[in-house]
Amino acid sequence: MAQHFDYICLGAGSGGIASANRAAMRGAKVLLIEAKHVGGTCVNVGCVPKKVMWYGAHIAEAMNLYAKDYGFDVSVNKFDWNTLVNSREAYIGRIHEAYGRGFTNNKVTLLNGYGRFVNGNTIEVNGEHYTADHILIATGGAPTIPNIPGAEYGIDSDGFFALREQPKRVAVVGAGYIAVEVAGVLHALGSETHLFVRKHAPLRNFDPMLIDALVDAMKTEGPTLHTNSVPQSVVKNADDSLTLNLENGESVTVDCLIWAIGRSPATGNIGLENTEVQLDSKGYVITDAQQNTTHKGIYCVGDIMAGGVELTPVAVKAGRLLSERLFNAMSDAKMDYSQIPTVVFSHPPIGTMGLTEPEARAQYGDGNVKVYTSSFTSMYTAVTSHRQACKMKLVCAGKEDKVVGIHGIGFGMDEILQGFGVAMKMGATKADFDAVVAIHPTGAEEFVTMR
Ligand SMILES: Cc1cc2nc3c(=O)[nH]c(=O)nc-3n(C[C@H](O)[C@H](O)[C@H](O)COP(=O)(O)OP(=O)(O)OC[C@H]3O[C@@H](n4cnc5c(N)ncnc54)[C@H](O)[C@@H]3O)c2cc1C
Ligand SMILES: NC(=O)c1ccc[n+]([C@@H]2O[C@H](COP(=O)([O-])OP(=O)(O)OC[C@H]3O[C@@H](n4cnc5c(N)ncnc54)[C@H](O)[C@@H]3O)[C@@H](O)[C@H]2O)c1
Repeated sequence: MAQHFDYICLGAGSGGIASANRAAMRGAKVLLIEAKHVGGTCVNVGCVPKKVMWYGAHIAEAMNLYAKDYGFDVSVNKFDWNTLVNSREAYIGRIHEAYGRGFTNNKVTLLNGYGRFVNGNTIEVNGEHYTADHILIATGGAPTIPNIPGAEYGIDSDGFFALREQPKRVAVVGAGYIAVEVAGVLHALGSETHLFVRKHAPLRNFDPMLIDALVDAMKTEGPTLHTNSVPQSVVKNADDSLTLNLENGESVTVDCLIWAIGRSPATGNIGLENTEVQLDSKGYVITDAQQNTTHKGIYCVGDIMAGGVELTPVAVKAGRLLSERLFNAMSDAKMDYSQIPTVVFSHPPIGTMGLTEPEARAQYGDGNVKVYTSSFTSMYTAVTSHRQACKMKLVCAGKEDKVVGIHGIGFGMDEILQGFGVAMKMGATKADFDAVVAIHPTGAEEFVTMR
């Protein structure tokens, strides 16, 4: 006999947990199925361990670049990678425990095992069948490895978090969030780090001001950026080092190679052929604006959703709104995928939301776009011999000068953006920004004093 539930969430990552808890809070009988670790990518091999490593890097930078001019005579005897990793993993352990308490309080049933659809309302786990009126697919994705000779000698972002020894020489391949963040952390912590991008710069879809400033920062602070570098093959040498050969004839020998070239959806092996759920050409689940798949009663949120945005708060919000719709009579509830603020934990950090300047010009026409910028030295580094730049930009459109894009790179930008995101989401104009009294002395005040 199959056990019956109101709602099954397949995958206990950001989207699945959020949706399961919210549904249970609304009175639904919920089963949450997880094949590996509760918390999914974000908690175990994503946002959380990444941010801990970034903070570690931050401390290293403070000591190496800035402490001396603030009067500290710092001599670091050693950096112990394993201590940082152990602290990080202990923190993740505490997050797991907190999730467990939440499931108990909300009466969510957690089941460990790999789930597969047997039909549109039945999931099989470890040979047992579980049925539900509503089923959520929230199985996320996994890192992609390129199809070139020797690619298997490299590791991916999961492998990066599994490292128990700091690599001396590292090559990171990729131009997206993960490549930039991982390369920045390794460099700051003292590894000789090379970042390989296929075109002229990393983060090519970001506003050009951000890209230029990040490339400038890499030139003065590192890691070593290799542009126009397409990987061709990887060779494992007798001493276990790896040589990465590029199509442009160059090569580099390192101790560790990290692929950060994007992620693929985890839809291949979950029995979707036994349902009417349709996938796009890349294997992502097609949904409508309310997270319904093409099979009635099956829904999808998070990284595996076609046309989605691969960020934890997006999966969380979409999952919660879906549960409000299904179990709290909020029939119109739906996720708004526009104007999502995001931060890249680079060195210095980047915050961005809305249209880039080229996007705004293409959408509104040159004559209808006004751009305000500010470029200054972060005050944190104003008294030190090593200076770090801060650059900010507001992209405004139309007669009313509505703020349609906000972009910044510099000290504190990771924390600055959220509040401005509220203003932008409310439709703030440049005049609204200017109407706010600045907070001095901060970097954030530049956004309300631009001329
Ligand atoms: C290195 C890295 C850093 C990141 N940093 C950030 C960041 O700073 N900020 C941010 O917002 N986002 C960040 N992200 C993205 C963020 O982690 C994802 O957008 C988010 O985790 C997506 O949530 P999800 O619920 O869709 O999937 P996931 O969190 O991937 O969860 C899916 C879960 O489903 C499980 N699963 C899969 N198949 C099955 C099955 N058949 N049966 C049972 N369980 C199954 C998996 O084991 C997994 O636990 C980062 C990602 C990476 C890789
Ligand atoms: N701070 C954050 O919020 C954060 C951090 C990490 C990840 N994420 C999320 O996770 C997603 C995945 O991150 P990602 O960095 O893996 O993917 P991505 O899609 O952002 O970047 C992948 C990059 O790899 C490059 N690439 C693709 N194939 C390649 C190849 N064969 N050789 C060399 N380069 C190649 C692409 O040009 C692209 O720049 C992101 O889009 C983001 O939404 C968010």
